Amino acid sequence: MLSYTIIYNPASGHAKGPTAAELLKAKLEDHQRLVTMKPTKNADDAREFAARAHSDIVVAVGGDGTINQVVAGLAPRQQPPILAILPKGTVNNLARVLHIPLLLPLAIKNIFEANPQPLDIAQVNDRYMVSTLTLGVLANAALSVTQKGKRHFGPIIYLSKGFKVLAQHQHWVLQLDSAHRQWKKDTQFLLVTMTNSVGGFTNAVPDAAPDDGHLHVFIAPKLTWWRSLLAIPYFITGNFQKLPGMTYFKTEQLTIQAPKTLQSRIDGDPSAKTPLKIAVIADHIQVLAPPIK
Ligand SMILES: Nc1ncnc2c1ncn2[C@@H]1O[C@H](COP(=O)(O)OP(=O)(O)OP(=O)(O)O)[C@@H](O)[C@H]1O
Repeated sequence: MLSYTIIYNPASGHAKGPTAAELLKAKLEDHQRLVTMKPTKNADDAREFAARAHSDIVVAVGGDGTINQVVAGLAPRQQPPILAILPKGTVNNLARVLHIPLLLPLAIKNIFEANPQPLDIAQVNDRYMVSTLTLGVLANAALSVTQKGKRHFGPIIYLSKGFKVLAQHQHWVLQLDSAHRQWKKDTQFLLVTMTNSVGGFTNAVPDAAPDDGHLHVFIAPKLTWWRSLLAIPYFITGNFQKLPGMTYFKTEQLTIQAPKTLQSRIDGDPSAKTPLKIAVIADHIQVLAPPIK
């Protein structure tokens, strides 16, 4: 009999996680599956629950922050249970990337019918990342986005906050080292993404796939207010790489040295201190999702 641990965050998105989790439980039990319910009470609970789950499948009910924590619990395990996602966050970046339906009945159907697909994750110092790491003004913008703001405006709030902080013209010298190259850049922001989507904009990196084994790294040029406005269409149409002055490369591992005062975020949460050592972990986590093309 297949067993499931349902980890749900009552604080995610529009607080619909508990209802969704109960509905999934009822459907699974109708089909004679064994279910354990694990509501989070504190910010770190999801990681602990995933680290100790004894089921075949661990379902993360929530948004990218909850998925990040569930993955952080699964990743250190030798043979982790399969990950499933019931998107109940605000932006649901990873669910969009994986074409997991956002509508509840279809998302539940996906959990019953989808086959496991490999999902790249990355280790960042002692943390894990499933979607995006930002450093510099993008991280500052993300830090200034409140849950309320995300709920009201959706992904567009990141653009609006982003342009506000770009206008402050803060910049930092970063040093990046991969296995083959070194970069030293004076930049306003750095973005590392595992997938083709950033903050819910799903065509931000057209040639990236969630199982391609790469980190996709963008080092932005210093942008004036006027040039940052010109950057909007590049970002929305998936031509971010072609923005004049943008450095883009793919790598499997990267070390970033940055000033200690610099803000960074991993999957939306305040992140580890620099230097950041990032390495892709491929073929370890499997997720129930439509086949990745
Ligand atoms: N019981 C809880 N009460 C308050 N906060 C919690 C609780 N459980 C988890 N959290 C915190 O809530 C944060 C936000 O959750 P999550 O990312 O799932 O939702 P979201 O921000 O609405 O969605 P998205 O990231 O997709 O926009 C998590 O990073 C986690 O630290």
